[in-house]
Amino acid sequence: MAHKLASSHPAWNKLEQLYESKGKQINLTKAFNEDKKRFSTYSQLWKSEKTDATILLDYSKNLIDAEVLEALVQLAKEAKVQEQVDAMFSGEHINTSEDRSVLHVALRDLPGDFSINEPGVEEVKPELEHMKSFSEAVRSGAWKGYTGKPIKSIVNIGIGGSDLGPVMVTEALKPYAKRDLDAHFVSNIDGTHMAETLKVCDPETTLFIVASKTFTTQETITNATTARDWFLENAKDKAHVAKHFVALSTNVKAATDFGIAKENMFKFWDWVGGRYSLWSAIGLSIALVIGFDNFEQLLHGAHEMDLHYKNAKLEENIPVLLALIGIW
Ligand SMILES: O=P(O)(O)OC[C@H]1O[C@](O)(CO)[C@@H](O)[C@@H]1O
Repeated sequence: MAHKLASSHPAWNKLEQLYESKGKQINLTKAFNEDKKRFSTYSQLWKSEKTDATILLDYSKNLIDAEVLEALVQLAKEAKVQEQVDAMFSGEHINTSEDRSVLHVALRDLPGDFSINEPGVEEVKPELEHMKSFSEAVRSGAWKGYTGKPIKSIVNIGIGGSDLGPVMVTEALKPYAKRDLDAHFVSNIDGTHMAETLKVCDPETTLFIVASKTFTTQETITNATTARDWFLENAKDKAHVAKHFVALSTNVKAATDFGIAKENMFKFWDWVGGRYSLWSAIGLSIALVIGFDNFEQLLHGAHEMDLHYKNAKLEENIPVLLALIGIW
């Protein structure tokens, strides 16, 4: 599907005119005083059909009015947003720069609502099973380090999408965390980040998670090599690496060359873009910290929002409204 600049659509000109004629003067105090229903008009309560979860989207405090909102929705129509959404869910290569599908929605479609026909989608559930058995073994203490002790610290080594998503989710869901399992995230190429982390870790009880879609990212491979050298200084025998290093990657060969055992690899697919990868094997650190059952709940919640995004009309579509207001 050909992409056009948003500014090439007639609704863009309309929005520019609206901004000049009144948009830049919209005053929120005045708007609320003049319209007692402003909050209810420009807010939406989303309710889960599966749980008691709700999300209140309050966009009444943005500098918009009915005419601006109508023009924004018109822009979405002219840009064929709905068609693009459908194209994404059907596996079309909407990532035109890499000529790939964009199917993070397949990672959380556990009920199989979307019938996505793309190689790799059938591997999502077996990979989740792998994450489940591994994370439960580590959390329960059944997974032992090279001297027979259970794991006490995990260190996720990754950068960009292979770091930020898990950092954000483990931070946000801290109340669900296993408190006797310390989680560290090392992303910085500055050696201090890894050096300071290793100071508080014990090689006998630390698990390193090398998270890299490509397994070629300089920062990550440098940090992973530092971690492996530190580990081997203590453990001596390379055979022990299998108990302390796992890889999350699409590049099985590079992870094997690094020395990671096949059974310690958690794979994902080229249709998982870096910045959305927390829903894939990249989320292993999340499952370790909050438990696999909670990780699965996270996937279910995201899937419900995917259903809303796919099916709600543009005027009531929470992600679409947020994106449009972001443009304004
Ligand atoms: O997971 P990888 O391949 O190590 O890449 C890490 C990050 O680097 C980038 O490729 C560029 O910043 C991101 O897209 C990605 O999240």
